[in-house]
Amino acid sequence: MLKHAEAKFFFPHWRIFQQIVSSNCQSNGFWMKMALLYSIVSQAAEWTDPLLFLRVCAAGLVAVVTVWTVRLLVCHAWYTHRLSRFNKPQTHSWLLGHMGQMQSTEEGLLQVDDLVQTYKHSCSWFLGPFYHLVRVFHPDYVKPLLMASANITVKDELIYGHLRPWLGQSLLLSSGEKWFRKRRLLTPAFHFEILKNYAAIFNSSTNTMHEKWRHLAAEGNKNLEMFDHVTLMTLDSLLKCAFSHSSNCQESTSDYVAAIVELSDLIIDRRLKILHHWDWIYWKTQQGKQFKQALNVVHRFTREVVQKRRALIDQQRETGVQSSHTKTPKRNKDFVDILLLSKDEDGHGLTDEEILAEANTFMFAGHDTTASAICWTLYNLANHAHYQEKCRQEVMELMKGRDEHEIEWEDLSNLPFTTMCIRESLRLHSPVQAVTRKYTQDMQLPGDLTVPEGAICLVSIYGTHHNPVVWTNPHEFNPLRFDPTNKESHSSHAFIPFSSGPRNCIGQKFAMAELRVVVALTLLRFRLTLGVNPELGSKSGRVRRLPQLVLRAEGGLWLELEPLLDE
Ligand code: HEM
Repeated sequence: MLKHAEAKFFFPHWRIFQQIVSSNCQSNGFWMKMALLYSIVSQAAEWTDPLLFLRVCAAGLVAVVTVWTVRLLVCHAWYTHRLSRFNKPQTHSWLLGHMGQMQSTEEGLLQVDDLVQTYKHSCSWFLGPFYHLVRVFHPDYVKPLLMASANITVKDELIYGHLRPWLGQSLLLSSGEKWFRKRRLLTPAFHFEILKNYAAIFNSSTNTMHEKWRHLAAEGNKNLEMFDHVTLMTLDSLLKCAFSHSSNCQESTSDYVAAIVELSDLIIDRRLKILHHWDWIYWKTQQGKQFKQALNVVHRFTREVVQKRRALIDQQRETGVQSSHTKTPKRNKDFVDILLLSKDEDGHGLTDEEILAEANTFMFAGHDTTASAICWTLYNLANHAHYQEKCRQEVMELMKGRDEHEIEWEDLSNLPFTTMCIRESLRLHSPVQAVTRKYTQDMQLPGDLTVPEGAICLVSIYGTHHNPVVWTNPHEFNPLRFDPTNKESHSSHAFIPFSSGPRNCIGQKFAMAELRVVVALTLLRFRLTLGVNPELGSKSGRVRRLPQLVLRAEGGLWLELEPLLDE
């Protein structure tokens, strides 16, 4: 029963609330809540009995927490029920589930191996009452999820949310109609007619890296950590392809490149600290402030490039002058040019903000992934000398009779064995370990299993690539699996380093071209053997893998490089 004073307090507000609800205005729920809150607070300010005020506040708080908790538990029970047909690995508690069991370490990957061994295709997980996951690691189960229409597919915020301040509403993070439009406008930027112009850039960035390696070797420094060198090289290439910008970042420090590397590190750090998941906490921390600073550097750089280029294109359009009349050498179209010129059927192009988001995504999605793929391919070839030699013979054969060692676009299809080794490396050491999705409707999987709407689907690329039901001896590096004459047939979704379906990697042809150029030139000029991690002090064939945003190696990936010829 409400006491008189409480009734006196609630009644007028209930009336105000009813008035708002019954009014004909188009006010939405948010404004109704605001109006109600305002009237309550203004009334409370006139309140004479502070004790009663506190009691009401406490009662309100308890009510909110109770409603929230009940909702959470009901939700938890609903998902637990809907997912009950999936196998569920042992949990520590009925409420916390598998919280704390996922690890971004070598042990975490071994744990996935165990799950795959035990459950063969899928299992369900939950992280407290908050997140319910279906983990999928068999091609037949992966296929319906990745091939689902983009209309019903959503990227979940748990995994992708932290990238939003950096990448905005870009192709990687958007959904529905917005995604369709962007994908349509961006696809021409990855057409082979555009990509083939980038082959010369891949060659020149690789040459710069090799020049550095030769100098280091001459100084007796042949044992090198690959990720440091290769990441700078992929960033160098991307800057030239995206913005026609020569940063010289391989030779001297570049603020922009340093900021990109810092942002990638800070995102990994944020993922690991649960309290940092809330924006309002994160932006107050030291790391949050560092993130904002690095973000300013990156956004300022991209914005300047986009604005200057738009001004140039507008000016050329007005005067009708193309480079034929000017003395400046003709420049190939880069990524920003193509985005600035792309138009919808109704003649609308992308705004500067949209181009900014896509250019940032191009840099983010293209540098770490490709660097990881290159490093692990070189590592696998260092670990398997006979395959390394076979690739080298193939490249030498291709270069026979040429004065210059340059891999041209047309050469890429003439490196079949090297390509097999790259593909096998992408299987064994896939740069991206998993992708996650949510669906706006229930999804049907084989075996009469249903993934309920809103559950997170974690499609394990690592698990699928290491599934013994799908691949014989999955942990062995065997490029012959990808020999076209190999009779062992695999499902279309057994090999998915670039994901698959409508939301697959738009940059995969770009990446495969760069990989072939870098690997071929490296084998032509250097003999690779396993290096020594100075912290561990001994050569070891087995490094500890480190699954972060992309697959890395704990303490780095060390190789010894013996220069082969003096050019
Ligand atoms: C070996 C190198 C690469 C690997 C392994 C790789 C892998 C992937 C994967 C697994 C996805 C799906 C992500 C998801 O669904 O959440 C993806 C998406 C994407 N990748 Fe790549 N990627 C590579 C290189 C590149 C490059 C070089 C670029 C651009 C220059 C690029 C741009 C993108 C973009 C824009 C998307 C989002 C596509 C969409 O949602 O429509 N990637 N990539």
